[in-house]
Amino acid sequence: MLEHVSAVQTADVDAVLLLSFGGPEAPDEVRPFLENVTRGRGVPPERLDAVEEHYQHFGGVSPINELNRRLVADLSAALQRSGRDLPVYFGNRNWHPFAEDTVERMARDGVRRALVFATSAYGGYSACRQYHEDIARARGAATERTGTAPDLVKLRHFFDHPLFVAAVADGVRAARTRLGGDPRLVFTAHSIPSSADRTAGPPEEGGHRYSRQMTEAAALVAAEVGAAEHDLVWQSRSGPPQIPWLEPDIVDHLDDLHDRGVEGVVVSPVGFVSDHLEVVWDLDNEAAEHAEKIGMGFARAASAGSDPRFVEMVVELIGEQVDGAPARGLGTVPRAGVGCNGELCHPGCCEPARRPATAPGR
Ligand SMILES: CC1=C(CCC(=O)O)c2cc3nc(cc4[nH]c(cc5[nH]c(cc1n2)c(C)c5CCC(=O)O)c(CCC(=O)O)c4C)C(CCC(=O)O)=C3C
Ligand SMILES: [Fe+2]
Repeated sequence: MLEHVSAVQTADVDAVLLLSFGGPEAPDEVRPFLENVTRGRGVPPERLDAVEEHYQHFGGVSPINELNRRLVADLSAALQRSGRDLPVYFGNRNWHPFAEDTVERMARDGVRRALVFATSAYGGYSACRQYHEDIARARGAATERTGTAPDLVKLRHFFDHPLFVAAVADGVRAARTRLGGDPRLVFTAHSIPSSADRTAGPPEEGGHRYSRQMTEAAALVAAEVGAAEHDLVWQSRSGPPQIPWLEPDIVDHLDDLHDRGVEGVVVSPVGFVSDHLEVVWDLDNEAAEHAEKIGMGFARAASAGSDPRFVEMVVELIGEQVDGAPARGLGTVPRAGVGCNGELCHPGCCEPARRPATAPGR
């Protein structure tokens, strides 16, 4: 499925916005950051306490902002090399620099129309629709403060882009070499509520676009590295235990593989674009520790963002909108995600999970 807002509309793009999740960069920023992430989402306080500890383990500093600042620098340089001298701005959903402040600055700098690269390869509420909501909210804030806001066109999903697949595959190959032997290949992605997966994608498509895109990305990478078998499992589940989320969890899956006689695993976080906290804690710490406990070899593959082809891919996605260059993709599950000023790709797509009712007495 090719998606262009319209080459005419986007030919006069004058900036790029890197839009991401955000993360704390000091111990006293962790709690307010977590409160921003989970506001109104029914995440139990015990879960927040546990996650706060994961962040404090790293001195309260998530790697995500630094990784994104590097991406901004690399993308600026790559755009310049490709003959498109566009300024690259950086804004987040949950922490400084907030998208609201960045879009205000873009408005004051005279930016009229920008392309938005959101740091998720997939569809679904958290991975796509919520970034459209961020765009709408940030434009609203900028308009309130300056009287104007740039048009913001979100770029598409890229889970099956050949450069994304190649970058993830190289991470897998390197991890296999480090570990040696014949490890089993296991892919992970952020778990989401099962109800959110059911509503992912346009309603008439039957839902599950998040897990279907993920399944396809994992299969494409496995084929690229010549793995005969692989698994896709989930990590970092949140939310109260009585609400079903995508399963199995990576740690339970390691036990299962152990019972089946598997002696070593390479774990590739194909659901994420960079080695941020959920990767360096939930995989490098929790899952790796569990593997050690059960005597299983473990190597974590680098995510796509650490490969130079990732930046080249972003340059290509920009070219699709500016020049109408063809959209490259290896898969068959629809890739969507394009929208202007927060407008959804498709009416009614990726409805958020229903939030648990507010506790009595509040
Ligand atoms: C699909 C998906 C992605 C991938 C797409 C994308 O990248 O956008 C993603 C990325 C990330 N998630 C992140 C962090 C967190 N996610 C949380 C909570 C949640 N994530 C969810 C989903 C996703 N999350 C959901 C359904 C919740 C429950 C609350 C809700 O319904 O919204 C919580 C709350 C505490 C907890 O873990 O329970 C935290 C701290 C970080 C930053 C890491 C860093 O700081 O380096 C990143 C990149
Ligand atoms: Fe998350």
